[in-house]
Amino acid sequence: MTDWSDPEALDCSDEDTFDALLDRAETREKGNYFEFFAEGDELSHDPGLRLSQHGSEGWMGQTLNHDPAYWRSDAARERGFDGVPVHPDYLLACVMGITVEDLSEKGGYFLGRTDVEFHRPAYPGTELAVTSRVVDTRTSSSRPTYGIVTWETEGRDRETGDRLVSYERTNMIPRREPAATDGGGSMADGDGVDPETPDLPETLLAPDGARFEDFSTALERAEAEDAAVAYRHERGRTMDDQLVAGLPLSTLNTARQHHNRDEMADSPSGDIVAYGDVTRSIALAHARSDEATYRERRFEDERFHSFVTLGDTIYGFTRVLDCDPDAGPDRAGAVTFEHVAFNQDSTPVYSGRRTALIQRQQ
Ligand SMILES: CC(C)(COP(=O)(O)OP(=O)(O)OC[C@H]1O[C@@H](n2cnc3c(N)ncnc32)[C@H](O)[C@@H]1OP(=O)(O)O)[C@@H](O)C(=O)NCCC(=O)NCCSC(=O)C[C@](C)(O)C(=O)O
Repeated sequence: MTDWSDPEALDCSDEDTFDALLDRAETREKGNYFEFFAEGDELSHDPGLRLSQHGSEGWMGQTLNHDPAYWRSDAARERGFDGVPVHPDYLLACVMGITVEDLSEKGGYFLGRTDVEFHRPAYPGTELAVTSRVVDTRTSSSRPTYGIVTWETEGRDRETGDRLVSYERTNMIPRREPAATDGGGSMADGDGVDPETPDLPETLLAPDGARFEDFSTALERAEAEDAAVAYRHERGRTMDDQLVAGLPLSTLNTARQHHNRDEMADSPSGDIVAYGDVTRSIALAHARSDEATYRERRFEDERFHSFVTLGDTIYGFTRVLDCDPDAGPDRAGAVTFEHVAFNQDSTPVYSGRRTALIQRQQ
């Protein structure tokens, strides 16, 4: 009788024999299909991650986030932090990265996120505890092989229990069994989906500077002239391997979309795509390079309109929606922006509403 535990029993010398062997072997699956999720379910995510200065600097350097308060202790102290905090984009991406194995590793695309709130700054060395609750599941009416799931997620400091960031996100999630729908429509092939076109006036103004007063003066001017405050940012960043695969992996994001070209070849995008948080962080970095940010506060209605693949270049466009002089400390006022990330073909790939505290003139 053949001894199947004998290491020699596995013949790797013949490709066809090995291929036939693979066909017979069961695949130990990772991640969860749509059917796994039920409204009200709570999940505590096991992967652990300690926020690090190295990770934060790696994220910021690659995405062009150069705000000195996240790099230098004198600038951090001057801005009222207890030390050099990790960057909020890195914090958010890490909290979401940890959830991927349980929530979205099966391969559905990240469609949008809202109610993103930063509750307190996070510092290197913080170990994260991340939990999620299923708030909604529904069948996709246009795509029978997918469902749409929304979760509420909270990232806390594992030691103190302090809430650091919370948000609600929505993904397409593959179904184990296709639903009986009309099956109409096909997934976008990367040509892009037009987001709602903002009804903007003919004249677009840019603020004269980077301070709160520059934004509020520009808004007042725009109102008087029937114009809008909306402008482009000059920098662009081309998506390379480090951005598309390296950064999500550094946040423990196991979504195949970002690092498995073999699997993604047959997917709607046809290739690996950038982690939504990387795309967004680049566009926000472009915007922040034209403003004197004091603190990030919250994001609403974030949407990912179209795929970003290797070689695409991400640019930024910003519209100023509101200025509130009373919403911050003496030295800053709150500005609400709408940011759009777009690619080299001017196709919008991300949009989101952001409220940040912007420093006043000194
Ligand atoms: C996915 C694509 C192909 C669908 O393109 P489409 O033309 O099929 O789009 P659609 O028809 O507008 O939307 C499909 C369905 O989604 C719904 N929907 C749409 N948006 C929302 C939203 N915000 N909230 C709630 N529902 C939404 C929408 O209502 C519709 O429902 P229906 O099938 O019943 O008619 C297209 O939208 C696209 O290319 N988007 C970009 C996706 C992307 O690249 N995301 C970031 C990268 S993936 C990622 O980061 C992964 C991550 C973070 O690691 C990880 O989750 O694990």
